[in-house]
Order: sequence, then C-alpha cells, then structure tokens
Amino acid sequence: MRTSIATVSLSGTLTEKLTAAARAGFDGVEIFENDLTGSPLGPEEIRERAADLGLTIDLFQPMRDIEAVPADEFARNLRRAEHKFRLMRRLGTGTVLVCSSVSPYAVDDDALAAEQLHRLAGLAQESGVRVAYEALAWGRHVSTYEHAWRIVEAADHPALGVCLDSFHILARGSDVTGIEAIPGDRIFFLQLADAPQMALDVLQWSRHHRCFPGQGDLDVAGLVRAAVRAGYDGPLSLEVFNDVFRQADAGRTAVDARRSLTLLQESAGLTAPPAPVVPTGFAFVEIATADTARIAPLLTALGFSRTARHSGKPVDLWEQGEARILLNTDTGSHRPDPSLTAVGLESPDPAGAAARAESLLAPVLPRRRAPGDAPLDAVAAPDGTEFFFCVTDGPGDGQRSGDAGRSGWTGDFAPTPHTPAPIGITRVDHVALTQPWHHFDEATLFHRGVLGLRPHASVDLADPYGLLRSRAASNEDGTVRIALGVGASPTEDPARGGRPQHVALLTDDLVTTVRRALAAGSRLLPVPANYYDDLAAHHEFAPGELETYRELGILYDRDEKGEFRHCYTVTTGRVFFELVERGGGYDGYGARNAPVRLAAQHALAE
Ligand SMILES: O=C(O)c1ccc(O)c(O)c1
Ligand SMILES: [Mg+2]
Repeated sequence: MRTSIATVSLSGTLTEKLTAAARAGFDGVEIFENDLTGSPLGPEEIRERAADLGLTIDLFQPMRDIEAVPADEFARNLRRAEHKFRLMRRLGTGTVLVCSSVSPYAVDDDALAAEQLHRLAGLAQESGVRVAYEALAWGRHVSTYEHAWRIVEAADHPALGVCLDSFHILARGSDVTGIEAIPGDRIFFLQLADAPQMALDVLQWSRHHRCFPGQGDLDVAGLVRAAVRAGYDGPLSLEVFNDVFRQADAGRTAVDARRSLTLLQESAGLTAPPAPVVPTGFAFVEIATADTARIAPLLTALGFSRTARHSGKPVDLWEQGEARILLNTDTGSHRPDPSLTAVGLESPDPAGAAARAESLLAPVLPRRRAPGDAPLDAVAAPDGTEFFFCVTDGPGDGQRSGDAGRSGWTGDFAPTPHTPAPIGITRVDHVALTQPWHHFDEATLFHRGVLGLRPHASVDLADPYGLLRSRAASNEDGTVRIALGVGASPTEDPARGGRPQHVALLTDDLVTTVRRALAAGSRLLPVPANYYDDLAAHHEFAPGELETYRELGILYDRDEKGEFRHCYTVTTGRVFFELVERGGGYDGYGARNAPVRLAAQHALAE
C-alpha cells in the first residue's frame, strides 16, 4: 500500500517537510492548511515541488465546522468550501478532509448533517474532488466513526466517504470490528497515529501526545487489519500531532516515521521485511577513552583482566566470566572521556540482523576492518551508540573462522599474558543508555523493531533536579537488557555529554562480590542511612542481612517473582558500573531505588 505523512507531523517550512518526507521514502503527503497558508510558494509551485520529489498530495486538510448548521451559516460554509476546492485543483489534490463539527451553531440532527454533506459533496464533485468526513473524538455531536459512517451512508453521494483516524477511534476505546462493515471504497482515507495511554482530556491528548505507531499503547495494527479487510486500498498515512516532533529535525523524524510504518505494515501482515533476529546475549561493551589509565584501575578493582589486544586497532579486551569490555583509545571525537560507545550483541545471524536493520532505515556503519578481520555488521542507534551483531567464539571454535559471517570477532585479538583475579562477575546484565530527550520514542521503536527486543513499561524516576523517564527493552530470557533513560538535569554540564551511562554486571552472590571489590580498591557509591531505615519498614530481613547491606552500600528490591540486590561504582567521565544479583525471576532494575542512587550521585558530584 502507498505510504503518506501529514505535514503537521514534521517540523520546518513546507519545503523542508516535503523534502524530508521524500528522502525518507514516503509516496505522498497530506498538506495541512497552515503549512500552505504560511508558505511563500503558490499552490502550483507546491504541486510542482512535490512532483519533482516524487510525492503525490494525497489529502488537503482540514475543513472544519461545515455540517448541521442553520441555512445561512451553511451558505457561508459552502462559499468557503468552493474557495478551497478551487485551491485543491491548483494543488493537484483530489481529497479534502472535513472534521466533524465542534461549532456551537451545530445542532444534533443527523438528517440535516447528511443533507448538508450531500450538498457539499455535490459541489466537490463539480470541482473534481471528493470529501472524507472524519469524526473528531471531541466532535460536538459526531465523535465516533460509526456515527460518521451512518451520516455518510445516509447522505449517499459518490463524492462523500469517511476518513478513519486511528487516534480518534482507539482513544475512545471504540471496537474496530465495525470498520469491516463499511464498504472499502467508501473509506476515502486512513490516518494513523499511536499515543501513550494517558488520563487526559482527549483533545489535549490528541494535539500534543500522538506518536508514531509502535511508540504508544494503541493497537494501530489491529485497526489497519480491519480497514484492509473492509477493502480499503488507499494510502496508509501518518498524522501525528506531537510537541517534540514539531521541534525535532524533520529529516530524522521522517525516517523514524517511515520505520514505524514499515513495522506497522509488518504487524498488520502487509509487508515482510527481513525477519527480526533476536540477540541472545551481550558479546561486549565498548568504552572509548584516550587514556586507558583512566578506567583500567576501576576495571581491575572490579576483577577484570586485560586478556587480549586487537591485532590492528588500539583496542584492549578485558574479561571476567562472560563479561567482556573493550577499551578503545581511538576516541576520535569530543565525547566525554571515558564514554560508552558501542555494544556487541551476540547474534544467531549477524548478516540477517544487518539486513533487517537496513530495511528499517537504520544507518549501517562502514566496516572499519583491517584485512583479515572478522566481518562485523553494525548499525548506529538513534543516540549514536553503535550496535554490532556478532558471534563470540567459545573455546576451540577457532576452526569456524573460515565460515564467512560466522567467524568470531575474538579471533581478531591476540591474547596477552595476565593473571585472572575475578570477583564473581559472570556476565553483563544490562546496559543503561541515556537518550537525548527528543529521541526517546524513536529509540524505543529502534530497539524493538531493529534490534528485536521487547519493550517493558515506562517508569518515571525522581531525580533531585528533574525527572528521569526510563524504559527497558529485553530479549525473552533476559540475557540482553537495555535500559533507555531520558531526562535533562539542570545541574549537568552539557560538555559532559548528558547524563552518565552505565554497565550493569551480574553476579550470583553480590555480598561476596562487593567485599572482594572493596578489598581490591573499588570506590562504591555511598548510600544514605535513611535508605536502610526505609528498607526495614518495607521488608523483613534475616538477622544481620540489613546490616550487611548497610555496611556495604547495597540496595535491595523485591517483587512477586524474586529479589534484586545492587550497588554502584562512582562515575568516571560519563560511565559508571553497577553490580547486580537477581534472585528468583526478578525482572526489573530496582526502579524503586533509583531516586536514592540519583541523589547519591548528585551529592558526590557537588
Ligand atoms: O486536532 C484537530 O483539530 C484535528 C484536525 C484534523 C485531523 O485530521 C485530526 O485528526 C485532528
Ligand atoms: Mg485526523
């Protein structure tokens, strides 16, 4: 099916919006009247510009407050409509959207609404255009698609149909199966938007918080399936009113939008991009630092040893158990030092994962390879973090290296002599990546769609100087977990690149691991005594247990599935580490303790 996007979904001038939509691969646009009125280009020039870019103008919108009004008012409305129909001919667009009336003059009279829409459609037909009637969720008398369709059916004019907008329909909790009762050729247009669930006035919710399908909580794919079953074969068009997208870079938003539409088409069974390849673990986490001396002592005190060095690049491999950290001194940028720059994901099919990423418009990174290096497929996430799809050879897997695409990346590293001094860390539990505030929804969709992870619920965490929104995404068995966080903190120095990021390391026995870490010289984040008093009020502990946590600075959480113990190192550059122990089936990240951690980090930074 053709894809389209409403100009209201993108920032900038009309020209910028058209260019962004075309570059992202959309077939057409809906032009919002404001964008046209404010443009220095005449309708013919806009038509030409769109055509040059390979875009059709699929819809002009909106016309408001037309129907179910007194005769003199309706006569004025028709005059207004005639004017707009002429404009549409000049623009070269064949369909206009008419929103259900919110006018105080409108009366609750379906027969009158139908009669007036019939007359409007007659006028439209004379101008060679057609009218798509849309029920606004807050329409004065018409606020559901079923009602809009009853009126359209009664009006019975070939130039009159309905426009279905997923937001208005799903925000009201309407049953979408009724869509299948509408003949497909009477559905003139399909507008798609998602939104997070919010207890908010529906108009405010719609005008400020819509997002691209897959970024919110509405079942947009179910609605698309119903429209397709009804026989609709017009464009799938994104109409997203969103305060953030209005400010963000249009080119980037358009790519995010197009990716969302591909994923939606996939969910609705309309397209089949290369299948998702779900990662099965962390291969490595890469930290960039100009001087390894800044972070090597910290890693050593956490029980890591430098086990190997890359044969062609200034990269060291540090290991403990299955946890692998690459230190790369080729920083090449003005990032804070050290910074978390890349994540290696263990992939059952690296080439397949890269193919899917590419089909979803993820920037595929040039392979910075030396001759003989194992091929590495990598993409850049919205925050710039590089994700590598890789295979880590187990012991004795060296013979696999002839098998192109499946040879292990560790083959590029030459072992260095070392004496292991582990403290009980088994592997990476999760990586916490802080996102630029205007890329959060894009990042969530990227991690789900491109990386094949399942997003968890979003939580708001209190920070002494702001609010941190956090949303994790993981694979099914929890061996890959990525926590995305967002929220500017006014105390933070932008030169430090935003909030710190962290790597959480898993142990089976946190108390023992922490004692060893402290003995090896680790500096852990101090936790206020008040926290432990509060903890004692919430949970019962075995004798001495709470005292141990208090002594070591361990935080604790419990849910119906299990227990979570964790603690943090102090921050270096933009990076810190967390040590975690998961007991039972605990699936969270200790969100309850995050405010204490954030306060403690601020206290230390002051
Ligand atoms: O918020 C509005 O007014 C508005 C206008 C046109 C639309 O298509 C819509 O869904 C909402
Ligand atoms: Mg709409």
